Amino acid sequence: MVTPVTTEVSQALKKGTVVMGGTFDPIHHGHLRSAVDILDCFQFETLRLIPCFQPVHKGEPTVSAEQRLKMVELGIAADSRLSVDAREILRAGPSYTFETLVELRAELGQEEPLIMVVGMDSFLSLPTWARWQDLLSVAHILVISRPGWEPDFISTLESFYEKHRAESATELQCAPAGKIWMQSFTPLAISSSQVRNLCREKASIAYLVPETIQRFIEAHSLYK
Ligand SMILES: Nc1ncnc2c1ncn2[C@@H]1O[C@H](COP(=O)(O)OP(=O)(O)OP(=O)(O)O)[C@@H](O)[C@H]1O
Ligand SMILES: O=C(O)c1ccc[n+]([C@@H]2O[C@H](COP(=O)([O-])O)[C@@H](O)[C@H]2O)c1
Repeated sequence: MVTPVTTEVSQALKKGTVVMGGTFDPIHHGHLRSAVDILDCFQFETLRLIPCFQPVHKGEPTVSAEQRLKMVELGIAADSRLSVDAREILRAGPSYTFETLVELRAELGQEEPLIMVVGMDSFLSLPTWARWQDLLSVAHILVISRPGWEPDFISTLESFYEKHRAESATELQCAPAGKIWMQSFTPLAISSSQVRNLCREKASIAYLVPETIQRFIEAHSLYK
């Protein structure tokens, strides 16, 4: 079944810690615009990007964790509401999201809403994640639209979604964890693999990533 994704501007949520994990190999305007859309739409004060060290579901990243972290730092510099949380890189080993959320929950206490942002493609793969059914015991899940990915769920995910979906985005503010909300934002069909492929083909990556990142990639001869 294809589930509708909300497009209208939701009520301000303000309260809560919002995190967005990714390989960020490299970070691009699809990630950054989504983060800004989330902040503007729900009026959260901050959003933390969490670059993973070792993705558990795909091959090794093309460049080092330090280089990916540096590019995230460069990417967020233009908006003081964005921050980077390097805990998965410092922890090293496979970057299990459940472990990260449990750590965050311990730091935030039991009351603070914790909201994990994932793109639609990541959400569709949720049943392959470690402890996926337990993620909602520590956080809410905010699913954001991504061009090319429809909310067309396999039955396990559909029943999980139906059981936990919020009736309105404001429910994410009323409890520390446990709800799923889907929201549609500026559709930008940009991916890190597209950026890497363009670099390999010696084609321009202008306007897909911030200029600072384009310069960093060129200066360090990345993605050749
Ligand atoms: N253009 C985009 N629009 C919305 N969400 C996105 C977009 N690109 C990435 N995301 C989301 O950001 C998170 C981190 O993505 P990731 O760092 O793997 O980038 P990617 O572009 O998907 O990389 P790759 O092409 O290497 O698979 C994921 O939850 C993903 O769904
Ligand atoms: O914990 C897991 O089993 C797991 C499996 C797949 C993806 N994730 C996380 O999902 C986020 C997006 O993944 P990716 O591959 O799109 O960068 C990133 O933070 C990953 O660590 C986590």
